[in-house]
Amino acid sequence: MAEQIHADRILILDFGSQVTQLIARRLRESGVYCEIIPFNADEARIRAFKPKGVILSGGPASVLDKDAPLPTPAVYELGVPVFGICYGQQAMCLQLGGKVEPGETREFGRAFVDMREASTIAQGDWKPGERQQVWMSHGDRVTALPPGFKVVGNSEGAPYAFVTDEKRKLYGVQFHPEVVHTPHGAELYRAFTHDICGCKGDWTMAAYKTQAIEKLRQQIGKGRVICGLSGGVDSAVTAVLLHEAIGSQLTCIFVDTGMMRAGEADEVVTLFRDHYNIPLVHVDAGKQFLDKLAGVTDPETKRKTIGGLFIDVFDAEASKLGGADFLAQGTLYPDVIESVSFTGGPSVTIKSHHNVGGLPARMKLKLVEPLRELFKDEVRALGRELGLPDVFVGRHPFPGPGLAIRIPGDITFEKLEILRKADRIYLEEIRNAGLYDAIWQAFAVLLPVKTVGVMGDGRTYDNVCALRAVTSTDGMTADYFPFSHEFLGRAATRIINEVRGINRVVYDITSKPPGTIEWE
Ligand SMILES: Nc1ncnc2c1ncn2[C@@H]1O[C@H](COP(=O)(O)OP(=O)(O)OP(=O)(O)O)[C@@H](O)[C@H]1O
Ligand SMILES: O=c1[nH]c(=O)c2[nH+]cn([C@@H]3O[C@H](COP(=O)(O)O)[C@@H](O)[C@H]3O)c2[nH]1
Ligand SMILES: NC(=O)CC[C@H](N)C(=O)O
Ligand SMILES: [Mg+2]
Repeated sequence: MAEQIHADRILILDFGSQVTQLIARRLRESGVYCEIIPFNADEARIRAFKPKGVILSGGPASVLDKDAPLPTPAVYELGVPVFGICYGQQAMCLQLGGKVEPGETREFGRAFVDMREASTIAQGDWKPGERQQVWMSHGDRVTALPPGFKVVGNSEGAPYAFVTDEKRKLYGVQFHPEVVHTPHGAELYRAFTHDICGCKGDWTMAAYKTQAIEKLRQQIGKGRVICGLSGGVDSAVTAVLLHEAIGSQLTCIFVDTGMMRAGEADEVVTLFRDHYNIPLVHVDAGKQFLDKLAGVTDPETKRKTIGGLFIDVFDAEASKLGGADFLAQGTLYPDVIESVSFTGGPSVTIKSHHNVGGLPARMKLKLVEPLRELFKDEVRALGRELGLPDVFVGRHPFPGPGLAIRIPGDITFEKLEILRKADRIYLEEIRNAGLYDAIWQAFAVLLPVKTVGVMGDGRTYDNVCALRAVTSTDGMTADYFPFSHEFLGRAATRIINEVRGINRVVYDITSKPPGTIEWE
């Protein structure tokens, strides 16, 4: 557990909700330090953390299941306030003597809570008489309250949508105040942490930086570290943070996987060498990656194969350098939550990010991942704190598996070349239109679908190219970018005219969820 640099600490027990980390974000945005640990942490671990308050997250399980995940009942006896969210509320009510039953109708998405009674946690927009939009995602619901509790608000599907025990400082909501679709949800967390738990709200990115550097020094000691540097903002911030922490014990390694975008390898290496005096090894592993991926079509197999290849390359480079003890990666929280549950709790796998679920068990190097609990926008703020130039901080994300997950089906050099050309034109058009910074991420996808066209009076039978561009703040949710028709027409025409092998272009207007940003 982290050195206790900061006194005002809130503990979040994770029951595996896809949005648990958003609770942490809402807290951090209001200047409160917090950590997320698995729901089954024992009393000693919870006490050692010295929390000023505990939050129980939502989760996919049902408290009615045999073996349902439940926190140690000691959390209600610590003498600090507890706030249960959705599953957390159900668990709290059940453990303290209330009742939970499957609802007749499940509530997903937008709902409205009518506030009925006053509570210290429900101020401002949550005062009695207010009607608040909230976001629900539950099947079960509380049907009888534990002794000492009262209802302060209800919705159509949840008569106990908002309950409190003012005396014991226990609070529970059936909805999710941490998501943006509960527009005034953050106020509830703020009231909980600041007014009820007494946090001052003085935790900042500058504080995080100091703490992260200190933690890195403790973890690494005199060890040697290699850092996978991709040119993306995460690994650039990781490298610079490490350099501040351990100086010359660090070497960076850029792996050209052969699945990079046009011109990318040179650009990254030049950019980094121009700005930093940190040793950087450039490995050309294109052939190794392509050979191993030949014939691989399943997205998860692709990801795991690539994860394994990265480690092979890192291991080989480490030996060339005379050995290394640690591998540093710019792994972020969104990379983690969709691969395995954060800190080992019970959530489901969506895709194995190459640097997390894709890592092979045989790894020799120990991992150093200082950004593992941060979201992208927080990493960008940390980058600015570290003085990174805008060319790094503002770069669109590019996934480690690269173009491999933008070519559904098997990958060949020819397909990669076609995609590189299309992608370059698309991004060029985006830059020319002055839209690069307004978009979170944009790329082209080469579809394994052939369609008939007519060009120069001749018949063509070529592939379809899909264009994707999204807005987002953290990659967890995203919406498609509303390009003008004129822009889309121009980009499509250029791609079809200039790239042999593509005769049709489509624009992807799927949001996340239900889609993901990448196609595989
Ligand atoms: N080509 C590469 N060479 C070396 N390491 C890589 C490469 N691609 C990815 N990695 C490692 O995997 C980590 C995760 O990749 P990811 O794409 O999520 O982050 P990033 O590239 O640093 O930032 P961004 O998300 O902005 O692209 C990187 O931080 C880096 O450590
Ligand atoms: O380094 C990475 N390794 C991966 O395996 C990987 N998969 C997706 N991504 C990036 O993560 C963000 C969310 O992507 P998805 O909506 O497709 O899950 C988007 O920014 C994706 O580009 C990856 N990054
Ligand atoms: N989002 C949640 O926490 C859901 C809790 C529980 N799985 C239910 O369906 O009621
Ligand atoms: Mg990247």
